[in-house]
Amino acid sequence: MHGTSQSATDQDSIAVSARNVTLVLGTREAPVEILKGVDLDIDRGASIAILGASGSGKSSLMATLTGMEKASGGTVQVAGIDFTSLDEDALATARRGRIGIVLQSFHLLPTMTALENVAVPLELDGQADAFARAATELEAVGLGHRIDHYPAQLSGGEQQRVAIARAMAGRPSIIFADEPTGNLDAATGASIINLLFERQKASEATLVIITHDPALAARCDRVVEMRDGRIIADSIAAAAA
Ligand SMILES: Nc1ncnc2c1ncn2[C@@H]1O[C@H](COP(=O)(O)OP(=O)(O)OP(=O)(O)O)[C@@H](O)[C@H]1O
Repeated sequence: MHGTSQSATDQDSIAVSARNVTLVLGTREAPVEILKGVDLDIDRGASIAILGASGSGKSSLMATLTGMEKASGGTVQVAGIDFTSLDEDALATARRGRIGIVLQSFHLLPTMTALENVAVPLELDGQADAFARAATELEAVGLGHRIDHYPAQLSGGEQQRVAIARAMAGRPSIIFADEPTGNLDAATGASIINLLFERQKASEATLVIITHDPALAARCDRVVEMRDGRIIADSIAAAAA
Protein backbone atom coordinates (compact mmCIF):
# COMPACT_ATOMS: atom_id res chain seq x y z
CA MET A 1 0.00 0.00 0.00
CA HIS A 2 1.33 3.45 -0.90
CA GLY A 3 0.22 6.11 1.52
CA THR A 4 -3.59 6.27 1.66
CA SER A 5 -4.20 5.27 -1.96
CA GLN A 6 -4.88 1.66 -2.83
CA SER A 7 -3.08 -0.14 -5.60
CA ALA A 8 -5.05 -1.35 -8.63
CA THR A 9 -4.79 -4.91 -7.33
CA ASP A 10 -6.30 -3.94 -3.97
CA GLN A 11 -9.17 -2.19 -5.68
CA ASP A 12 -9.81 -5.16 -7.94
CA SER A 13 -10.10 -7.53 -5.00
CA ILE A 14 -12.29 -5.27 -2.85
CA ALA A 15 -16.02 -5.08 -3.54
CA VAL A 16 -16.95 -2.45 -0.98
CA SER A 17 -14.74 -0.05 0.91
CA ALA A 18 -16.03 2.28 3.63
CA ARG A 19 -13.73 4.80 5.27
CA ASN A 20 -14.72 6.69 8.42
CA VAL A 21 -18.36 6.71 7.30
CA THR A 22 -20.71 8.82 9.37
CA LEU A 23 -24.45 9.26 8.98
CA VAL A 24 -26.38 12.02 10.70
CA LEU A 25 -30.17 12.09 10.30
CA GLY A 26 -32.97 13.84 12.13
CA THR A 27 -33.40 17.61 12.02
CA ARG A 28 -30.96 20.49 12.16
CA GLU A 29 -32.23 21.27 15.67
CA ALA A 30 -32.13 17.65 16.76
CA PRO A 31 -29.54 15.75 14.69
CA VAL A 32 -29.14 12.04 15.40
CA GLU A 33 -25.70 10.56 14.84
CA ILE A 34 -26.45 7.09 13.52
CA LEU A 35 -23.13 5.92 12.07
CA LYS A 36 -20.14 7.11 14.02
CA GLY A 37 -17.12 6.35 11.83
CA VAL A 38 -17.35 2.96 10.13
CA ASP A 39 -14.32 1.46 8.38
CA LEU A 40 -14.98 -1.70 6.41
CA ASP A 41 -13.40 -3.43 3.41
CA ILE A 42 -15.34 -6.35 1.94
CA ASP A 43 -13.44 -8.73 -0.33
CA ARG A 44 -14.87 -9.53 -3.73
CA GLY A 45 -16.74 -12.84 -3.71
CA ALA A 46 -16.89 -13.06 0.09
CA SER A 47 -19.97 -13.59 2.21
CA ILE A 48 -20.21 -11.33 5.22
CA ALA A 49 -22.79 -11.10 8.00
CA ILE A 50 -23.52 -7.87 9.81
CA LEU A 51 -24.83 -8.68 13.27
CA GLY A 52 -26.01 -6.35 15.98
CA ALA A 53 -28.88 -5.47 18.29
CA SER A 54 -31.91 -3.61 17.03
CA GLY A 55 -31.03 0.04 16.50
CA SER A 56 -27.28 -0.58 16.27
CA GLY A 57 -27.16 0.85 12.75
CA LYS A 58 -27.09 -2.24 10.50
CA SER A 59 -29.78 -1.07 8.06
CA SER A 60 -28.33 2.44 8.07
CA LEU A 61 -24.93 1.03 7.16
CA MET A 62 -26.45 -0.99 4.33
CA ALA A 63 -28.34 2.09 3.08
CA THR A 64 -25.09 4.02 3.05
CA LEU A 65 -23.08 1.26 1.34
CA THR A 66 -25.71 0.87 -1.39
CA GLY A 67 -25.97 4.62 -1.95
CA MET A 68 -29.64 4.69 -0.91
CA GLU A 69 -28.59 7.09 1.83
CA LYS A 70 -25.77 9.56 1.33
CA ALA A 71 -23.03 9.35 3.95
CA SER A 72 -22.68 12.56 5.98
CA GLY A 73 -18.92 12.07 6.12
CA GLY A 74 -16.23 9.67 4.97
CA THR A 75 -16.17 7.74 1.71
CA VAL A 76 -17.90 4.70 0.25
CA GLN A 77 -16.41 2.93 -2.75
CA VAL A 78 -18.30 0.17 -4.52
CA ALA A 79 -16.46 -1.81 -7.19
CA GLY A 80 -13.87 0.98 -7.25
CA ILE A 81 -16.45 3.74 -7.78
CA ASP A 82 -16.66 6.53 -5.23
CA PHE A 83 -20.39 6.55 -4.40
CA THR A 84 -20.03 9.53 -2.08
CA SER A 85 -19.10 11.87 -4.93
CA LEU A 86 -22.02 10.96 -7.25
CA ASP A 87 -25.32 12.78 -7.69
CA GLU A 88 -28.66 10.90 -7.69
CA ASP A 89 -28.69 10.12 -11.43
CA ALA A 90 -25.08 8.99 -11.52
CA LEU A 91 -25.72 6.86 -8.41
CA ALA A 92 -28.71 5.16 -10.01
CA THR A 93 -26.58 4.32 -13.04
CA ALA A 94 -23.69 3.12 -10.89
CA ARG A 95 -25.98 0.81 -8.88
CA ARG A 96 -27.22 -0.93 -12.03
CA GLY A 97 -25.50 -4.22 -12.62
CA ARG A 98 -23.50 -3.77 -9.43
CA ILE A 99 -25.94 -3.96 -6.55
CA GLY A 100 -28.88 -6.27 -5.90
CA ILE A 101 -31.01 -5.75 -2.81
CA VAL A 102 -33.24 -8.23 -0.94
CA LEU A 103 -35.33 -6.89 1.94
CA GLN A 104 -37.22 -8.51 4.80
CA SER A 105 -40.66 -7.53 3.47
CA PHE A 106 -40.09 -8.53 -0.19
CA HIS A 107 -41.41 -5.24 -1.67
CA LEU A 108 -43.09 -6.85 -4.68
CA LEU A 109 -45.61 -4.82 -6.65
CA PRO A 110 -49.04 -6.40 -5.93
CA THR A 111 -50.55 -5.61 -9.34
CA MET A 112 -47.78 -7.37 -11.26
CA THR A 113 -47.17 -11.08 -11.74
CA ALA A 114 -43.97 -12.69 -10.54
CA LEU A 115 -42.61 -12.47 -14.08
CA GLU A 116 -43.49 -8.77 -14.39
CA ASN A 117 -42.00 -7.99 -10.98
CA VAL A 118 -38.67 -9.35 -12.19
CA ALA A 119 -38.86 -8.19 -15.81
CA VAL A 120 -40.17 -4.64 -15.48
CA PRO A 121 -37.12 -3.22 -13.66
CA LEU A 122 -34.94 -4.77 -16.39
CA GLU A 123 -37.14 -3.22 -19.07
CA LEU A 124 -36.90 0.17 -17.38
CA ASP A 125 -33.12 -0.28 -17.53
CA GLY A 126 -33.45 -0.77 -21.29
CA GLN A 127 -32.74 -4.53 -21.42
CA ALA A 128 -34.09 -5.93 -24.67
CA ASP A 129 -34.43 -9.49 -23.34
CA ALA A 130 -36.05 -8.49 -20.02
CA PHE A 131 -38.86 -11.07 -20.00
CA ALA A 132 -36.68 -13.96 -21.17
CA ARG A 133 -34.07 -13.13 -18.56
CA ALA A 134 -36.74 -12.78 -15.86
CA ALA A 135 -38.15 -16.20 -16.73
CA THR A 136 -34.67 -17.74 -16.49
CA GLU A 137 -34.09 -16.12 -13.08
CA LEU A 138 -37.46 -17.35 -11.77
CA GLU A 139 -36.56 -20.82 -13.00
CA ALA A 140 -33.26 -20.58 -11.12
CA VAL A 141 -35.05 -19.85 -7.83
CA GLY A 142 -37.43 -22.78 -8.36
CA LEU A 143 -40.46 -20.76 -9.44
CA GLY A 144 -40.65 -21.65 -13.11
CA HIS A 145 -44.20 -22.94 -12.51
CA ARG A 146 -45.39 -19.79 -10.74
CA ILE A 147 -44.34 -17.00 -13.10
CA ASP A 148 -47.91 -15.86 -13.86
CA HIS A 149 -48.96 -15.73 -10.21
CA TYR A 150 -49.51 -12.46 -8.37
CA PRO A 151 -47.74 -11.87 -5.03
CA ALA A 152 -50.98 -12.45 -3.07
CA GLN A 153 -51.18 -15.92 -4.65
CA LEU A 154 -47.68 -16.82 -3.43
CA SER A 155 -46.46 -17.92 0.00
CA GLY A 156 -43.99 -15.73 1.90
CA GLY A 157 -41.12 -17.99 0.91
CA GLU A 158 -42.17 -17.89 -2.73
CA GLN A 159 -42.44 -14.10 -2.61
CA GLN A 160 -38.92 -13.92 -1.22
CA ARG A 161 -37.77 -16.17 -4.09
CA VAL A 162 -39.27 -13.69 -6.54
CA ALA A 163 -37.45 -10.88 -4.71
CA ILE A 164 -34.18 -12.83 -5.00
CA ALA A 165 -34.80 -13.44 -8.71
CA ARG A 166 -35.43 -9.71 -9.15
CA ALA A 167 -32.23 -8.83 -7.27
CA MET A 168 -30.18 -11.33 -9.31
CA ALA A 169 -31.71 -10.45 -12.68
CA GLY A 170 -29.63 -7.28 -12.92
CA ARG A 171 -26.51 -9.51 -12.61
CA PRO A 172 -25.19 -7.66 -9.58
CA SER A 173 -21.64 -8.13 -8.39
CA ILE A 174 -22.81 -7.46 -4.81
CA ILE A 175 -26.00 -8.75 -3.17
CA PHE A 176 -27.21 -6.99 -0.03
CA ALA A 177 -29.86 -8.81 2.02
CA ASP A 178 -31.45 -7.11 5.04
CA GLU A 179 -33.03 -9.71 7.37
CA PRO A 180 -34.05 -11.81 4.35
CA THR A 181 -35.66 -14.46 6.56
CA GLY A 182 -37.22 -12.08 9.09
CA ASN A 183 -40.78 -12.68 7.89
CA LEU A 184 -40.46 -16.42 7.31
CA ASP A 185 -40.77 -19.53 9.47
CA ALA A 186 -37.54 -21.36 10.31
CA ALA A 187 -37.74 -24.06 7.60
CA THR A 188 -38.68 -21.61 4.85
CA GLY A 189 -36.02 -19.19 6.07
CA ALA A 190 -33.38 -21.94 5.89
CA SER A 191 -34.32 -22.72 2.28
CA ILE A 192 -34.13 -19.02 1.38
CA ILE A 193 -30.66 -18.77 2.90
CA ASN A 194 -29.54 -21.87 0.99
CA LEU A 195 -30.87 -20.26 -2.17
CA LEU A 196 -29.05 -16.98 -1.50
CA PHE A 197 -25.74 -18.80 -1.03
CA GLU A 198 -26.42 -20.93 -4.11
CA ARG A 199 -27.18 -17.88 -6.27
CA GLN A 200 -24.14 -16.09 -4.84
CA LYS A 201 -21.91 -18.99 -5.77
CA ALA A 202 -23.40 -19.34 -9.27
CA SER A 203 -22.90 -15.65 -10.01
CA GLU A 204 -19.57 -15.28 -8.11
CA ALA A 205 -21.08 -12.27 -6.36
CA THR A 206 -20.25 -10.77 -2.99
CA LEU A 207 -22.97 -11.34 -0.39
CA VAL A 208 -23.67 -8.98 2.51
CA ILE A 209 -26.35 -10.24 4.92
CA ILE A 210 -27.79 -8.24 7.80
CA THR A 211 -29.13 -10.59 10.42
CA HIS A 212 -29.97 -11.12 14.07
CA ASP A 213 -29.35 -14.84 13.65
CA PRO A 214 -25.93 -16.07 14.87
CA ALA A 215 -26.45 -19.45 13.14
CA LEU A 216 -26.87 -17.72 9.79
CA ALA A 217 -23.92 -15.46 10.51
CA ALA A 218 -21.79 -18.53 11.21
CA ARG A 219 -22.33 -19.69 7.61
CA CYS A 220 -20.67 -16.55 6.26
CA ASP A 221 -16.94 -16.17 5.58
CA ARG A 222 -16.84 -13.23 7.94
CA VAL A 223 -18.95 -11.74 10.73
CA VAL A 224 -18.86 -8.12 11.85
CA GLU A 225 -20.85 -6.88 14.80
CA MET A 226 -22.24 -3.39 15.23
CA ARG A 227 -23.15 -1.54 18.36
CA ASP A 228 -24.30 2.05 18.66
CA GLY A 229 -23.25 3.06 15.13
CA ARG A 230 -19.84 1.42 15.22
CA ILE A 231 -18.23 -1.89 14.30
CA ILE A 232 -17.19 -3.43 17.59
CA ALA A 233 -16.10 -6.91 16.44
CA ASP A 234 -14.81 -8.44 13.23
CA SER A 235 -14.05 -12.16 12.88
CA ILE A 236 -11.42 -11.48 10.18
CA ALA A 237 -9.62 -8.95 12.33
CA ALA A 238 -9.84 -11.34 15.29
CA ALA A 239 -8.42 -14.23 13.24
CA ALA A 240 -5.52 -12.07 12.04
CA ALA A 241 -4.66 -10.83 15.55
N1 LIG B 1 -34.48 9.06 9.63
C1 LIG B 1 -34.05 8.87 10.87
N2 LIG B 1 -34.02 9.90 11.75
C2 LIG B 1 -33.56 9.71 13.00
N3 LIG B 1 -33.13 8.53 13.49
C3 LIG B 1 -33.14 7.47 12.66
C4 LIG B 1 -33.60 7.58 11.31
N4 LIG B 1 -33.47 6.35 10.73
C5 LIG B 1 -32.98 5.53 11.68
N5 LIG B 1 -32.79 6.19 12.84
C6 LIG B 1 -32.22 5.63 14.10
O1 LIG B 1 -30.93 5.12 13.81
C7 LIG B 1 -30.62 4.00 14.62
C8 LIG B 1 -30.13 2.87 13.75
O2 LIG B 1 -31.22 2.37 12.97
P1 LIG B 1 -31.07 1.12 11.99
O3 LIG B 1 -32.40 0.86 11.38
O4 LIG B 1 -29.91 1.33 11.10
O5 LIG B 1 -30.71 -0.04 13.03
P2 LIG B 1 -30.70 -1.62 12.83
O6 LIG B 1 -29.49 -2.11 13.54
O7 LIG B 1 -30.84 -1.95 11.38
O8 LIG B 1 -32.01 -2.03 13.61
P3 LIG B 1 -33.06 -3.23 13.33
O9 LIG B 1 -32.30 -4.48 13.59
O10 LIG B 1 -34.12 -2.98 14.35
O11 LIG B 1 -33.54 -3.10 11.92
C9 LIG B 1 -31.90 3.70 15.39
O12 LIG B 1 -31.73 4.20 16.70
C10 LIG B 1 -32.97 4.44 14.63
O13 LIG B 1 -34.01 4.82 15.48
